Amino acid sequence: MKAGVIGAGAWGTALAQLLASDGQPVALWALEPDVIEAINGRQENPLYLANIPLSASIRATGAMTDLATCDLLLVVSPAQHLRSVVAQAPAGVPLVLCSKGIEAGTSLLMSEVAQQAQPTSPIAVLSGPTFAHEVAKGLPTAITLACEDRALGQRLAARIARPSFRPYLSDDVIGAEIGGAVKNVLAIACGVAEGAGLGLNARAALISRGFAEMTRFGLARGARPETLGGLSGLGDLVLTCSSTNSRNFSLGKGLGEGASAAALLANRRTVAEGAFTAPVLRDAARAAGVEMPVVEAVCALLADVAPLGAVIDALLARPLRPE
Ligand SMILES: NC(=O)c1ccc[n+]([C@@H]2O[C@H](COP(=O)([O-])OP(=O)(O)OC[C@H]3O[C@@H](n4cnc5c(N)ncnc54)[C@H](O)[C@@H]3O)[C@@H](O)[C@H]2O)c1
Ligand SMILES: O=P(O)(O)OC[C@H](O)CO
Repeated sequence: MKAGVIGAGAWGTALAQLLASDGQPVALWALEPDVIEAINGRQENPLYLANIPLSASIRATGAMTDLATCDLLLVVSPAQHLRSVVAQAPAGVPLVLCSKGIEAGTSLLMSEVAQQAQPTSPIAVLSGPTFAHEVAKGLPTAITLACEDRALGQRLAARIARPSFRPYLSDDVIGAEIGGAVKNVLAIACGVAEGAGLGLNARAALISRGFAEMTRFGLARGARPETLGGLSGLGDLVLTCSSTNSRNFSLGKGLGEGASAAALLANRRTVAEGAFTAPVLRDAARAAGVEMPVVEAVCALLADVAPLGAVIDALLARPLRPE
């Protein structure tokens, strides 16, 4: 059977490469005609995953109807476009959601959006510490595969696992999604600390206190603590907060160096999901009565409503409290 991947950005292309690594055919839906042409004609995707020779088993297409014969669809669009691409996908095929974010306007998680867009399709979530280039190169990676239907989850895990790509099964879909969405916002905060030269103590504090925020929000939404402390939560938080290979961390670094969010986000092709998730997450947290001061600080910097120094001072001047 043929696997399908929807979205040929860095992560969709890397996942197509992973699935094709045992020679099985993979259909890869791409938005841009030049991406389709480069993948089919030259086995490369210089726009989104440069310097990675791609498998000849990957066939790119711009027609969703070409995915009708797939028995599995990985959805890898930016979170804000997930609803529209899933609505165009063939109905009834298991959807493995790989996008990390919360939908603006609805505050829905990706599984909730997909459920609305394709009510008959079974849903799973694949999320964890996974830089696309490393997976495409076959470097060792572990990830959470969350699915409420255990038997389907086991089948999907067997289908996706490779010698250097190890999915860990969970039935906590909400928990896996919240970890992936929240860590992007916290990575922006850690990038700010890097760009502003605040030091490694500050980064560790942001990771740790940020994890406390992720946990408070996750528990309020019904996530399980062990999921938040696992690959899709803490694992991905540590990865994304540690490296300029992260687009979210890099965006924060630019903010910390004094650039405006508008300038950093203008005309970019690649997605820094945290910039879209931050205000939605802040509003959802406020509505649920969950305190997320680091997320609030990131929102202030993204909206350019307060100078960097004032935002940092306000975070540090909060009343002392028990850990
Ligand atoms: N890059 C990674 O290492 C990585 C790893 C894990 C998860 N993710 C997640 O995967 C998702 C996709 O990220 P990426 O890194 O593959 O993307 P990317 O930044 O490399 O590329 C942008 C993507 O957005 C698509 N796009 C732009 N406008 C669109 C539209 N109107 N409709 C549909 N698609 C549109 C482009 O075709 C392209 O596929 C994100 O949610 C991201 O958080 C990325
Ligand atoms: O480059 P980022 O910040 O989107 O992070 C990529 C992945 O989500 C890391 O797991």
